[in-house]
Amino acid sequence: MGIVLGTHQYGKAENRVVRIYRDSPRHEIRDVTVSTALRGDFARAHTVGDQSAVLPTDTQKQTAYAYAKEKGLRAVEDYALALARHFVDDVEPVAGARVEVEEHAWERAVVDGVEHDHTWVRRGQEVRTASVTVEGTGDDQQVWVTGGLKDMVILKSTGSEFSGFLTDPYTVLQPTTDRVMATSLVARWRFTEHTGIDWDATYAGIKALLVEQFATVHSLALQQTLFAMGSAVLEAYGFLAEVRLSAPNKHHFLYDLSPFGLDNPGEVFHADDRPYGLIQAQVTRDDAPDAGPAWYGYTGLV
Ligand SMILES: O=c1[nH]c(=O)c2[nH]c(=O)[nH]c2[nH]1
Repeated sequence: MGIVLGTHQYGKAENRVVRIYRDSPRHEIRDVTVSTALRGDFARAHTVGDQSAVLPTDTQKQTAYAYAKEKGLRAVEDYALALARHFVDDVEPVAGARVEVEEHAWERAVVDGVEHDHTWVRRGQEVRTASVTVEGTGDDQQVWVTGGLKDMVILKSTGSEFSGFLTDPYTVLQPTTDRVMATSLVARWRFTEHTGIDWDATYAGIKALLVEQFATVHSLALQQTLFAMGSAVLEAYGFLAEVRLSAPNKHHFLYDLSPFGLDNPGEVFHADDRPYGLIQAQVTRDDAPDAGPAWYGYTGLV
């Protein structure tokens, strides 16, 4: 019997990098969590403890911080592209690099009705995400970019039904034609281009479309809403191949107020945190190019 080493990757996970631009009295801030993973033939580190091809994870961390200064940290996609390319182009044993970024948004504090120059309040909204995978060098170099968001908590208090579903002897759920629908949305999209794209404007536009679809589609199920969201984004942005959506159905159950002699026509709910329905869908252009390693993340091995 032989034992062989299979797929392997290594890197520094969840570096917390905050970049302040302070060239004028009105500062700017970018706050990210960045993870790197290097891919290639690092077998000898695993099998015989030879580190000669291993760029330390500490060096990967230092590079993430240095690049926030040297290359700048504005759009997370540009920052991830610069880092991933550097590892593949400049570090000889590295055949592929994966960089994932999550951005924690701050908004300016408002003091006496005026936006403050250097104080921010953490925006209690979604986290913007991005990933870049680079393989090969020179003319053979291939690049895959995804953008996305997570933790976008959104709720509608009407315009949502769930009825006509399959039943069996264990079904107790009652159909409803008017319910609260709420989720904490995860959406990720795959770019087919990575030059000449206004990353920030694209992000803002996609987020607005996701919110608009959630609000305006009269939903017969969360599944239908997800497909509408993905379709709207693909129709608006020709340079996207696919959108992947994951939506926990954050159930709001009508609370029984009858013991108190009170009626409850859709006014008081118990917001249950678990269990939750988890509805997921991939919405893809039918001529989309193959995803390659675009979705293979830095935690992808286990
Ligand atoms: O939008 C929904 N989709 C489901 O598949 C489902 N299942 C369920 O119990 N409630 C809901 N709601």
